[in-house]
Amino acid sequence: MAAPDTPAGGRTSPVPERRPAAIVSHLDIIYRVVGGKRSNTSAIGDDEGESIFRNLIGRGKTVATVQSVHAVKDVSFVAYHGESVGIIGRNGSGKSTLLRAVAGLLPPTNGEVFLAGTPALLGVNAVLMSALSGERNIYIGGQALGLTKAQVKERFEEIVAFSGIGDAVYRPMSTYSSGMAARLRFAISTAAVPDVLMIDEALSTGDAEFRKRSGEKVDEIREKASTVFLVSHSNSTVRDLCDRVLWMHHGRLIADGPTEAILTAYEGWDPKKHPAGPPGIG
Ligand SMILES: Nc1ncnc2c1ncn2[C@@H]1O[C@H](COP(=O)(O)OP(=O)(O)OP(=O)(O)O)[C@@H](O)[C@H]1O
Repeated sequence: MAAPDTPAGGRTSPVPERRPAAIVSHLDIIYRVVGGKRSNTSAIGDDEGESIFRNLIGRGKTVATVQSVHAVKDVSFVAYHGESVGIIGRNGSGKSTLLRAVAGLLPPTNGEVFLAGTPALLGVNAVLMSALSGERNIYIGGQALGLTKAQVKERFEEIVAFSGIGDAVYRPMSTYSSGMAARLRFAISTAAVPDVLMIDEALSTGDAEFRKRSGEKVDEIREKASTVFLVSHSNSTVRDLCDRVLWMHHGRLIADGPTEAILTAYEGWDPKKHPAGPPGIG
């Protein structure tokens, strides 16, 4: 699916270079979860699951099953250098799964993902260690993004200043509020300019001042011809930061276009009246 030629979102943005940064082609992600136990005589015939211990079936014993969750269904799109792409949709619609797959953290069950360059995934679950201080996490996170120790040292003050957490940087992250932790994650993830920055909800906990600074940072990253993906339930954050939006519904990409057009349709949709999806879209 092609990106819009002229961004018409809630913000002005640099004209994107038309070089693909991410190509997603007929992507399916199916999670297989081992565990759901059932003291049934048969798990065969269950659409969602299949028994892995079929030999036990029929003995009236509890059996382990593999549940399948088809989280992303036949999703295709191309994102370009310099674009900032929001991913919206209701809970469980597949946004985070799509983001993680594009970041290369989840192997496609079917289809393909091509990414030009190195991704940095910044999410609420970013791997920072809560028992360690913010300082230690800056070093670990910075090096995980490809910076040398000396480069992290050089940028340390800037990262702390950007996060706004002050001296708390020397305290264990377990003592941080969720907003402080999110701000530090964002500051670490943007310390090196990644080719593709992926943000999963992390900005929603920031205050207005931090959102302004993070918006400027996102612009800076995009101007360096990187691509930003943002998963968010906050339509205002998406309006502020994105010029294009992908709308996920039940694992499918049902709309892809300029921010304002897609968000207006999303906000006007009544899921109680149209639970299968908005009429006329998809
Ligand atoms: N690790 C996992 N194992 C099994 N199923 C999963 C896993 N992660 C997500 N799912 C399932 O995949 C589907 C899509 O989840 P996903 O987290 O991608 O949705 P989302 O749109 O990001 O949701 P939310 O807005 O609530 O964060 C859901 O049905 C969810 O239960």
